[in-house]
Amino acid sequence: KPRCGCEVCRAYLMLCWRDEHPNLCDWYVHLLRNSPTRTIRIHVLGNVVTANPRNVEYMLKTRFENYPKGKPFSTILGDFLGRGIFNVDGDLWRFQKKLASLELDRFSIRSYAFEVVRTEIEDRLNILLSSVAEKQGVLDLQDVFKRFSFDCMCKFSFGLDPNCLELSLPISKFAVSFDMASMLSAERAMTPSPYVWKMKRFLNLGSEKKLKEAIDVINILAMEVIRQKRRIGVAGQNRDLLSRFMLTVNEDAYLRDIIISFLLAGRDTVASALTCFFWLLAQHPSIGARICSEADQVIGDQDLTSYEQLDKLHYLHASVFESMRLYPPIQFDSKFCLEDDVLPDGTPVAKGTRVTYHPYAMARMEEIWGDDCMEYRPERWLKDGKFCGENQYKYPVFQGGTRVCLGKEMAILEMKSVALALVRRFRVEPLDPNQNTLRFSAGLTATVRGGLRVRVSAREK
Ligand code: HEM
Repeated sequence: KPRCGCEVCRAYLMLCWRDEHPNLCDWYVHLLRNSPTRTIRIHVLGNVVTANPRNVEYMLKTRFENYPKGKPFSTILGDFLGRGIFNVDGDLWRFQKKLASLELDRFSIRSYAFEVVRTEIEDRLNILLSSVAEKQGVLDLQDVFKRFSFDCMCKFSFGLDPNCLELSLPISKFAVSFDMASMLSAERAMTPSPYVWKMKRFLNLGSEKKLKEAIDVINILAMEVIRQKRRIGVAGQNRDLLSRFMLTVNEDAYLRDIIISFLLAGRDTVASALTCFFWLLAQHPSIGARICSEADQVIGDQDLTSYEQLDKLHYLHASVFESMRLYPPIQFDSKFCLEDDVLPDGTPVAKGTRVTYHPYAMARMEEIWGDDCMEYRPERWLKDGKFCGENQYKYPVFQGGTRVCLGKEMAILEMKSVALALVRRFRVEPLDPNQNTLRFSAGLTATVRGGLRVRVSAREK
């Protein structure tokens, strides 16, 4: 029973009861708006959820050491991610963070990432959509973006090309197993008690048996790639992340864990962000038109040739940031409190409590974004026509503070490149014009329930 027990809460409860899947995040928005501190305690579970930027800064920066990811999270993802950066705290995390930051900050990695993304768009995405557009055909845009971002992340991380966008090929075994492993690992978090999945794992039953099989396939393939790279030598020509990390890390199993974490971090997040972006553009055609006219002015009617050109497209940048404000790919994120504490808004937090910050709800708080917070309005990010960033604790879409997302630059580069290429060439219309809200499935990343079915046609010049 929700604490406030009002009509809205009753309605949400009724939908849950009837298995009609409301967006639980919208319910949190309602509960958080009704709390004067913008923090609530979920009484049954003892969890604390906050949409208060002061609390977010406190957890992610000021008292970072007191709010690690914690054991419950790392146990759930442990079999899949091992000791990869996404899944560890303390010294293991610090070591990988240092290594990854060094590599990702290099000038060469940005141009490599741009090349990977550009090739994937020109050689595959454009061709696929053009063939669909010729027949004014229909496809699931979310599925296409998942395939696209998996290809990009595999090339970027391993130098491997699974070619998932080639729809006539059976989708690679690696991609299928990866999908299966991330879905089944996320499902562990939804069992009533961890003992349930641990017992199933012990007995090798049902979903746990499938998870083990999927992880075995991933391991065989990842180890094969590592062995091949060792054989040919990694110095010089290889620019992917694995080759770079191999210059510092010797242990194969550890290398596998590091790279699998990157794949997970960078695949579904980008696909989710792009899906929501195109759904929003379909509701606001004038924004798509402005993106095109800015690009025409800045780069003419040519395709992008360097990532520096992207930096000049301020309106495009603002549109992408604004879409992730309303639909953050990671809608909420939890930490576990190590020692008893009090949050800046006065909420006491006992040792072991799960504390969740909620970017989805934060986007919907008037005191943070103004009374037009529910509107998709890229202009809020522009000052004199130039993009102007926001405080990261007000906009923790990429987390923030000490453990901020390491792939932020790559993600934005990927999103802007795809957005620009498709908006300039195609009209993308959702099949259901009355769908005035997006519904999401439960999971680690915001996946649109049932996908996003769209009709694609060529855009008139
Ligand atoms: C729109 C796309 C993306 C969004 C919204 C996003 C968001 C986030 C968030 C919220 C976290 C913190 C998760 C946590 O600690 O629980 C995170 C971590 C991370 N992200 Fe991203 N991410 C995106 C794309 C990427 C990409 C493309 C890569 C890889 C190139 C990447 C690499 C990472 C890594 C390695 C971490 C772990 C950082 C650490 O623990 O120190 N992300 N990301």
